[in-house]
Amino acid sequence: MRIIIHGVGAIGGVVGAALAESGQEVIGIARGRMLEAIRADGIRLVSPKGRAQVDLPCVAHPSEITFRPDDVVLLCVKGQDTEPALRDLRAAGMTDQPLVCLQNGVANERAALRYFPNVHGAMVAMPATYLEPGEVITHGAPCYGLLVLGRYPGGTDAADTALKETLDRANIATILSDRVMDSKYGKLLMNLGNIVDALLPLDADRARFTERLKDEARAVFAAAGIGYEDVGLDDPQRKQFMQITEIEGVPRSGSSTRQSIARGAGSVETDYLNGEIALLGRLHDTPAPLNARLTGLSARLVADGNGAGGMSEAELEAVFANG
Ligand SMILES: NC(=O)C1=CN([C@@H]2O[C@H](COP(=O)(O)OP(=O)(O)OC[C@H]3O[C@@H](n4cnc5c(N)ncnc54)[C@H](OP(=O)(O)O)[C@@H]3O)[C@@H](O)[C@H]2O)C=CC1
Ligand SMILES: CC(C)(CO)C(=O)C(=O)O
Repeated sequence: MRIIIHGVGAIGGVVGAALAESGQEVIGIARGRMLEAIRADGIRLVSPKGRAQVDLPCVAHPSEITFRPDDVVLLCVKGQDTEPALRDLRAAGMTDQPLVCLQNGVANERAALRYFPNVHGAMVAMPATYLEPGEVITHGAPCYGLLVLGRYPGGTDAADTALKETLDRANIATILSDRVMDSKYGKLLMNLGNIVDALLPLDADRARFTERLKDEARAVFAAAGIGYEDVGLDDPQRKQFMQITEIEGVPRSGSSTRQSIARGAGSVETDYLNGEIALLGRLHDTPAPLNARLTGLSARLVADGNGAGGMSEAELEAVFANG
């Protein structure tokens, strides 16, 4: 098996570095300053286990890869970058190799099925950070992260089993599930707080806002007949394999959405997180005004360019109250 990581950022970087460190053949598709840094010095993986400088072969575009039948592609870009990534992979010659969405949100797998027949999903529990080119951090221990993996829309197959063994060897605990999307809908509930985390100062009380977003989402899921599984911090499997663990001198940097703002990435994933709830609400006659409002707020946060954490709790409370 050869693993191709499309999108070497926080998740792709940790997974790619861990796989390469374990001796697995892996190629990253990276861009910008991350690509330059990795080509110059490799990628630095910082974790509760320590620091490792890892050689990670990378290309700038899928067209530089001659695809092989034994390739497995891990899609690790943000949801708003999925469609162009899929189109590039197909144009580069990828056909029926397994494509695994290591992404939050629930829209990527369906989008991928338009291009490829062999689509898999993964629920990703990995507290990963990418702020500096050439360095990725995971605060996960004893394993770097925990994945729940399965075929989309359901079931598991030999590719999942082989990938699980490969990831387990790389210290990324992997659980197979016939109903992987239940885990991903459960994770989506958690990610409704990503934009709250990006808007408020680091010491603000996020929970009271996030709970209201989740309440709306649960009502929407009920109306849509969508099942979901708790994948939160109290999940016993999660406790066993991966807990958020301090690294001396390396603070956690907030959600992946906050990191996008901090890096000036130019876009955020909110339309595929809170926006998914707004969309489902509209489809199933169960309005989700708070989640819908936050998609608009996230667009303004990116457009204003003022950085993360600039909104007070009172200001956000007013948005929740009045729109
Ligand atoms: N970070 C975390 O802790 C967690 C994240 N997730 C999910 O994992 C997924 C990935 O998130 P994360 O790793 O944080 O995101 P990042 O933004 O850190 O990484 C994505 C990387 O992909 C690059 N990229 C995007 N499009 C292309 C392209 N066409 N060609 C080459 N490179 C490309 C981006 O480049 P550029 O920077 O230039 O945009 C970026 O470096 C998301 O769905 C996220 O929600 C899930 C669990 C935890
Ligand atoms: C749950 C959380 C916030 C963990 O980092 C995450 O999935 C993300 O940052 O996108």
